[in-house]
Amino acid sequence: MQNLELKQISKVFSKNKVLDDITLTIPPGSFGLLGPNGAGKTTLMRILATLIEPSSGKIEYGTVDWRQKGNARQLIGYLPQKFSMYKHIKVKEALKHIADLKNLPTLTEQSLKEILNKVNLHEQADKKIGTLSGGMIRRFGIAQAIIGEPRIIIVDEPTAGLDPEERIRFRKVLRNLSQNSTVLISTHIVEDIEATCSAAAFLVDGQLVRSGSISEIARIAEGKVWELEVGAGVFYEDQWEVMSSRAVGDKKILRIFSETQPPNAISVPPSLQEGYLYITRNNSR
Ligand SMILES: Nc1ncnc2c1ncn2[C@@H]1O[C@H](COP(=O)(O)OP(=O)(O)OP(=O)(O)O)[C@@H](O)[C@H]1O
Repeated sequence: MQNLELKQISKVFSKNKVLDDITLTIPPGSFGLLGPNGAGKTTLMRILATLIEPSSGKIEYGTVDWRQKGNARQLIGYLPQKFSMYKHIKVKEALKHIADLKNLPTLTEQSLKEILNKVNLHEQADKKIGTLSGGMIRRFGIAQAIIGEPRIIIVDEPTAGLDPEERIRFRKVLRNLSQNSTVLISTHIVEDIEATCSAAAFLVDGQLVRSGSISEIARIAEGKVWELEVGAGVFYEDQWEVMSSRAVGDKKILRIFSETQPPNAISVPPSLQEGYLYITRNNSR
């Protein structure tokens, strides 16, 4: 498997630069694109899915250049943020229809079975799309994206609106798929990235702030996160920026953001959530 290479990608919408010179190597496996609303994640996903073109820059996967859209499309499966399907046809029929639309060979019963097993929808094969739950529809969305065994699977905001149980099931599907392909997941939900991805990139206001392993990204807040043990009834919120608090016996341990060491506090490694908050907080000021 190859790396997906993004070289100096910019996108301008009527003078508004929404992606600014993004250079990024996306290795095989699951890769997260993290950023607050409006960061440019969906725009980048749509460029990668060949739905829109960058204003400048290049995308390559081995010898395939994204300017040859037809070749790139053979590599890609895409689940857009707002996915909808005809309600009156059955799951199996819908997948066969989508394979036809994609000009792929007609799906055999065997390949249908394999796809539905991968997304844990085998029991719904003969159900009408309109009868599926929200979580099942999202998994159907993955099923349609993986027809033809694409090497790159692009999933925009995969778990938005899902209940916790379905979210866990969905993450598992994505993790399994990432064993044999590149799975690119965009989200502003940090837990999705922590639970699913081995590496990620962090976008803010169209700029790449950091990329690397999950712990490398979390380290963006290194030296700024502190733990302080205080009495259970003591509140420090007025004095310090308290990110979280956990009870330990009759005490509690606060996690605090601070550029300097609060008295008696010890420096601790930041979590991905704290790295994320640190960056988004600094950018919104
Ligand atoms: N077709 C378009 N025309 C003009 N501006 C656009 C277009 N698509 C996106 N934008 C702008 O680009 C910026 C980035 O939007 P984008 O949807 O890519 O961000 P995002 O990180 O996916 O955010 P969200 O999580 O809210 O979807 C926003 O300011 C948006 O208004």
